[in-house]
Amino acid sequence: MRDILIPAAITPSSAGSRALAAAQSQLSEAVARLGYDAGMHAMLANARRETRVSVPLRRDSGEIEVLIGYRVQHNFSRGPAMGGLRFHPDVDFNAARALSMWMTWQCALIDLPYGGATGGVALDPDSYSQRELELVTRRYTGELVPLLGPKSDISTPDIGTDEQAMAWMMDTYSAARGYTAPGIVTGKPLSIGGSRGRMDATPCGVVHVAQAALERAGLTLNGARAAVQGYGKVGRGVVRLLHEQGVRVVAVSDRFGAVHDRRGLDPDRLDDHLASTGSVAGLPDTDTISGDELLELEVELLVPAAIEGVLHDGNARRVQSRVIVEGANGPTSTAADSILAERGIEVVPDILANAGGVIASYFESAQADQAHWWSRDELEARLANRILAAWQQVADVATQELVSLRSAATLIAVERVADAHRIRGLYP
Ligand SMILES: NC(=O)c1ccc[n+]([C@@H]2O[C@H](COP(=O)([O-])OP(=O)(O)OC[C@H]3O[C@@H](n4cnc5c(N)ncnc54)[C@H](O)[C@@H]3O)[C@@H](O)[C@H]2O)c1
Repeated sequence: MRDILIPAAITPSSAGSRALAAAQSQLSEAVARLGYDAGMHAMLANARRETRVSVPLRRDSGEIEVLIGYRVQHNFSRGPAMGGLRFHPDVDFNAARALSMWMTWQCALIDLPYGGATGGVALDPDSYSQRELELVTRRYTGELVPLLGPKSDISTPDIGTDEQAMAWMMDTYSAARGYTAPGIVTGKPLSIGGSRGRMDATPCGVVHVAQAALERAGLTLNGARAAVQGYGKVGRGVVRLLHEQGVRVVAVSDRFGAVHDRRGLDPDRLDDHLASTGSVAGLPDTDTISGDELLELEVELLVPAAIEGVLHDGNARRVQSRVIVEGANGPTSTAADSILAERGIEVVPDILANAGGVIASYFESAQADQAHWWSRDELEARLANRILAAWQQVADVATQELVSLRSAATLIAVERVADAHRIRGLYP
């Protein structure tokens, strides 16, 4: 019999391969529970398309540097692929494979008419000027034009990219096609068809599910203590919203360091310090702690909102938070997941917890199609309905099947994607 393409166990040697190992293991568990055969497993485990491009850049110094870009389109069964554009030194095929698979599950879990994709360029954006980042974004987009499109693959902001990068992508794609194609990206500026509230959508969703998860654990948001790892587009919004909800955010970190104050940190002071120094580290009148210590503080709520693999078998036994809500994608390794479950610590999985962004991306496309723009309040109310409906489904399945929230979420999502595969059949 010919080999069926189920990727062999991955030897994790990089952040990307560790993320892919976690994603594949979550899929394998869902496939086993759902009783699918090896053929269906292979369909779900393998990306539909994987592309690597060279991105030559003339640097401000005049030298030429060739960067490497990726776009992995994991699945189109339920609609066009959608997913982030990441600029980070750890971007590689395995990272994009893992993230694109999680995007497929996330869109299916929220019941959005999309598949999953993820792309990026391996670089540290802090080491490049704005002009250089514009050239990188445009050349990367230019290389991929034939594969992208509002009906095939839509990009969203992720680590190291923002609404400006989305605007450059949209402009480059539009120039190549000869017409303006706003639907090629979401999370773009309001002036070119962005949606109100898109930038706050991911943090908003994180806080809604954090509230629901704390209540499930017999706690409340108001009065809880929280630690937030990462102070970018997700973490920063989470800190502010939690503070507004009466949570004492006692620690915050970014890649330069962490700060702690048991009385609670003030988001305005954090933002001012970030604006003047480029980091939250060293905020006056706070204690300096390490990023690792932040993950092990005695709090009710821990929100990892930075990068993959930060909770692992080396630290999961020391985590003291009652509830973990994954603002980031893939922050918990498979081994850490088991340890945390044994210890009764509830983990709200990424594909549910950080779905606010993709929900708002869907709303952005829906508003553009109708040429009718909702108010911020309307968007926030619809977002809350959508993410809390998914939360309830996941919590119900977890209770019925006696599984973790992650297993429940993955089961629901994988079943929806597999159903789409089955009903569409195989071509030819
Ligand atoms: N932006 C979105 O709408 C969105 C949506 C869904 C999921 N996510 C996920 O959320 C995570 C963060 O994305 P973002 O858009 O906020 O990125 P960002 O680039 O805006 O911010 C990342 C933050 O993490 C910090 N960081 C990096 N390494 C760190 C480390 N080792 N320890 C502590 N902090 C560290 C950075 O300094 C920065 O503050 C990613 O996993 C991303 O895939 C983002």
